[in-house]
Amino acid sequence: MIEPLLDIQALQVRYRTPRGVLTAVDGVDLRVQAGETVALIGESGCGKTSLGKAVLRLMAPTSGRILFQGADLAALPPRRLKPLRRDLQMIFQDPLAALDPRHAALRIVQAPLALHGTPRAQRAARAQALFEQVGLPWSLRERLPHQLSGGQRQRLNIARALATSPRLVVCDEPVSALDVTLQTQVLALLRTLQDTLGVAYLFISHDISVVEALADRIAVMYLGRIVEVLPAGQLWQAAAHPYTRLLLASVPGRDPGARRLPQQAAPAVELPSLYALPRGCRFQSRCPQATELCRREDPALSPLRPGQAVACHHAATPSALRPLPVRILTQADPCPTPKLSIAV
Ligand SMILES: Nc1ncnc2c1ncn2[C@@H]1O[C@H](COP(=O)(O)OP(=O)(O)OP(=O)(O)O)[C@@H](O)[C@H]1O
Repeated sequence: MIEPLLDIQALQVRYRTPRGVLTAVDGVDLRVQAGETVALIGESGCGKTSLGKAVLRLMAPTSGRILFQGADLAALPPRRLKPLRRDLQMIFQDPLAALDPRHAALRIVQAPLALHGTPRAQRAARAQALFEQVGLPWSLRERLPHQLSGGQRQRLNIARALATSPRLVVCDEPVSALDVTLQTQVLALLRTLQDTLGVAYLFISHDISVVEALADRIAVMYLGRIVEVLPAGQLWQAAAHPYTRLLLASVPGRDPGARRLPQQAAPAVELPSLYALPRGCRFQSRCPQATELCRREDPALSPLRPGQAVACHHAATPSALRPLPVRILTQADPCPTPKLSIAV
């Protein structure tokens, strides 16, 4: 078996907040192969960004291992992380917030080159090549971020992320702040860059329709856990977890072939609190198939068929026999990010 580029094992991220300890990522196992795109999808607040930030060691995880090119990022001290950072980059959702407002586009792209030791004489040429690669006119090089359009800013963000020729880029909702036409352009750009550079993406999104064309595999996250992993090409035919099927049912204009619940028939459901996760399967409150077993035992992420793993006690039941889960109408505990908090 080919050694994965990234091998996340039993990763846990907890935050200590004034209200208590909140579990954002709870025992996640996930692998990304070189040159692959794994999309991490799930509703707002399920822990996607916390996972992405822990992988990049923008925060220290509470426990678990993050094996990247043979090193455990979770255990490395900051000085040993620095050389690995050239291979690990991130593209953020809000391009304006991610860019230093005082620096011109050229300086922004050159900054990671300077940090990782590219000689000054080579930086301008490298930056020019990057501008060209991401489709950003060289004539914009002296513009400040606020003087660029939203699409140009995201291209600048991508150029900066790719400056050090990373092997893995965590893309955190990189197109959700853009209009649909720009989304299509930026996704096409990311795909082209991947084909050319062989970079792997861990692509975080709450929107399946954004990622399904780009991803090789899809990992579905629910309340801190991965509940299903499957090849993107099999998403609509083979999705087995009731939560994945719920996400598919909510994609406008598409229907997974299963019955779709009319909006008015869907009862409101409260999400469990991340401060006190329930015993058993954490999807049980929204799942029409939930049984005593689901209330008692937390299902492990287990292989269902080649390339697919599901954390559901009833995953082997043919999906045609299973009703779709109810839509979520309320979030009783949105767990807003408290101001005073530390990762523990
Ligand atoms: N620094 C922090 N301190 C305390 N709680 C946090 C912190 N960052 C995130 N959280 C909480 O952890 C949970 C997971 O948040 P996270 O941002 O990882 O989810 P997400 O799936 O990326 O959501 P979104 O799509 O809205 O960005 C949320 O309840 C959030 O409020």
